[in-house]
Amino acid sequence: MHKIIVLDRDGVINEDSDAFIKSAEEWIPVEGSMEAIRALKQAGWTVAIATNQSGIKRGYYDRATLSSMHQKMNDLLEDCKPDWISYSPYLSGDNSPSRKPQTGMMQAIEKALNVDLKGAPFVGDTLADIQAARSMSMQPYLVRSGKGERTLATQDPMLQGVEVFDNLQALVEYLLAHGA
Ligand SMILES: O=P(O)(O)OC[C@@H](O)[C@H]1O[C@@H](OP(=O)(O)O)[C@@H](O)[C@@H](O)[C@@H]1O
Repeated sequence: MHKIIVLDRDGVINEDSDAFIKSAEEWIPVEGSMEAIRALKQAGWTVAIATNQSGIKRGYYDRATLSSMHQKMNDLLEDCKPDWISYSPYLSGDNSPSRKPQTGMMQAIEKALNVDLKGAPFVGDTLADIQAARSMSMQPYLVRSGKGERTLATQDPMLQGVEVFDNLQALVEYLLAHGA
């Protein structure tokens, strides 16, 4: 199986905020997330990111600012950068097929990287992430970081069977230890 993983961004890679992450200055890695992505890349994994960024349509920040956040991340990751970043600038009311829980971003990742995401891990902190993963027949994982604890507290049936890890680093250690 080709080793590819899709990561949600806010709450998984970087700390999240109910006030949105509106600048590179506000973009702060979750503890261990840079090391986790580095470990995946050094183990030969393809790493893609699928992130809802409704803050753009809300006017909180623009695409150039979003790019500066990703430049900050890439500068930290050096030669272990993600292979693809897909974002959706829309609001839930826009009914865009690109916005999670819809699967447009994952389909874009499949096309861009010429991969099949079926069975691949998807790491998120919200129900929208879990639902998007299931719609793509991916293997969903929930992290407690970001909105993960809030998501767990919903006890939504969608969470049944979803493995939970404290953060991305703990999950990646598990995946790499189990030869995933
Ligand atoms: O977790 P990812 O997909 O990487 O990004 C989530 C962010 O775009 C923002 O998504 C918003 O949800 P709404 O877009 O307002 O539903 C809120 O949850 C914010 O707190 C959060 O920062």
